[in-house]
Amino acid sequence: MRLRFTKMHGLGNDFVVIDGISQKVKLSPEKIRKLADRHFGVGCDQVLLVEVPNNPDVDFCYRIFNADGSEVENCGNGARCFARFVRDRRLTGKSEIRVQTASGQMTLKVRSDDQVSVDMGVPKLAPAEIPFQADAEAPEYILELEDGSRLSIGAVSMGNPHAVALVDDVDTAPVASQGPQVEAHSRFPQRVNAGFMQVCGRSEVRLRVYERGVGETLACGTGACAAVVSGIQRGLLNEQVTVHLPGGDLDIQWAGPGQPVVMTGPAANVFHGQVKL
Ligand SMILES: N[C@H](CCC[C@H](N)C(=O)O)C(=O)O
Repeated sequence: MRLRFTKMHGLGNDFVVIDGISQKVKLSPEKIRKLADRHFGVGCDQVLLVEVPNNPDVDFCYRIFNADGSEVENCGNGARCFARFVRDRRLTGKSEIRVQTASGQMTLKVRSDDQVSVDMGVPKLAPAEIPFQADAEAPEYILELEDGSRLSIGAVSMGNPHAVALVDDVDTAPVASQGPQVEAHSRFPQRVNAGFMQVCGRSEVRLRVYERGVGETLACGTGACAAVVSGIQRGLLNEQVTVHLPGGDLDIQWAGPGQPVVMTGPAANVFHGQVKL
């Protein structure tokens, strides 16, 4: 099968974006892994597949696959790149786009300054909805890791699951050693994205994320949202926060429980290509 694709990134979190509307696409986990492979394929953190929606209330459906082939519920940087993709490919002329993902519906706004603003929906904090094994909902939980260390984390779902640990300095945070242990922790039955957040002030944090199904990425949109939600729940942050990720900055706003998280940031095209799968 020959596939046309566009390589894109949101702050260095990179994607192979495929128009599944004008081309017939059948993607298996092993085809996804091949596409995402940085030596034997095109190379990306996630593959995004744009499809015709089966719901009249939305303009598009888009599916998200991690580099390991797993399909996931939500992707923040991917949502911004999706919005730029469907406009650049003239699949829509709208600047406000409603899209269906596996975790629900989102509204994306492509702004005149080329930034994309995404209503990421209402975060879920109840353990059963994350999912995370805990007796009751709390702003912090203690996670016993395999190496014997104990990590205090916040647990948040942005449609996809996130654990958020506080660190003094992200540059020296044990992302490589603790990230995989958190990602695969038995208390997260669907695994989890592991964020390491340094609070710089009530409106500014630094964040690194070891992503479920990928490893550490240069940026994680849902991870930035989850980190701000957890920071606010822990009483450390205001409603509007600048999140400094290794690949760049996101603006995150959350007015509190029951309210949606709004994420604003860039989306970039890199190149168009074709690949034989
Ligand atoms: N690795 C994530 C999916 C991609 C999220 C990230 N790339 C973002 O920008 O939100 C997961 O397994 O839930």
